[in-house]
Amino acid sequence: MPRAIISPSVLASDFGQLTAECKRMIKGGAEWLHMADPLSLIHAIHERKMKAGVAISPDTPSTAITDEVGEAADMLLVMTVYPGRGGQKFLERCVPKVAELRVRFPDKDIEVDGGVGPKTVDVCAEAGSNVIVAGTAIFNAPEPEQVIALLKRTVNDAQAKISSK
Ligand SMILES: O=C(CO)[C@H](O)[C@H](O)COP(=O)(O)O
Repeated sequence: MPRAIISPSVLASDFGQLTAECKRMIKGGAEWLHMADPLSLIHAIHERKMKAGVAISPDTPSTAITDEVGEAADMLLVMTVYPGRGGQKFLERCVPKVAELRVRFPDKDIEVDGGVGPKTVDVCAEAGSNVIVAGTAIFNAPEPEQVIALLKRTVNDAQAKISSK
């Protein structure tokens, strides 16, 4: 006999406390959580006067972000490591996805996250990423401001080159 499964829809949750809200539901007996389709979720987030980003994991193709979803989102994130912890090795094979998204969304904030620092930022910036998440490279640097300045300069130089084409 099929058993009862209750799946609270996160569309009705407090998006500012999403992790806590999910934990609350699991503690309350929910086994599944219902995630709305990305477009509905983005609209619901915007209705609550917040910005919405869409992230793709290393094994997800850029085409998973449809034109409609990409246009609606405020930011697109290409993960360059598997999400979960800092200090992982940068996965260069993810970089072409940045370039593909930059072609489709010329004015969107496109972020990279994972293993990004002075040695790996160039390829990300050249591909069109303008938002850089860097944990280890910044926090473990003796002079974080120098790393931040370098990352910023690399992105700005690459953007200037891209827009002059
Ligand atoms: O979200 C993350 C992993 O899920 C981290 O922010 C990301 O990996 C950045 O850390 P690092 O720059 O040390 O790789």
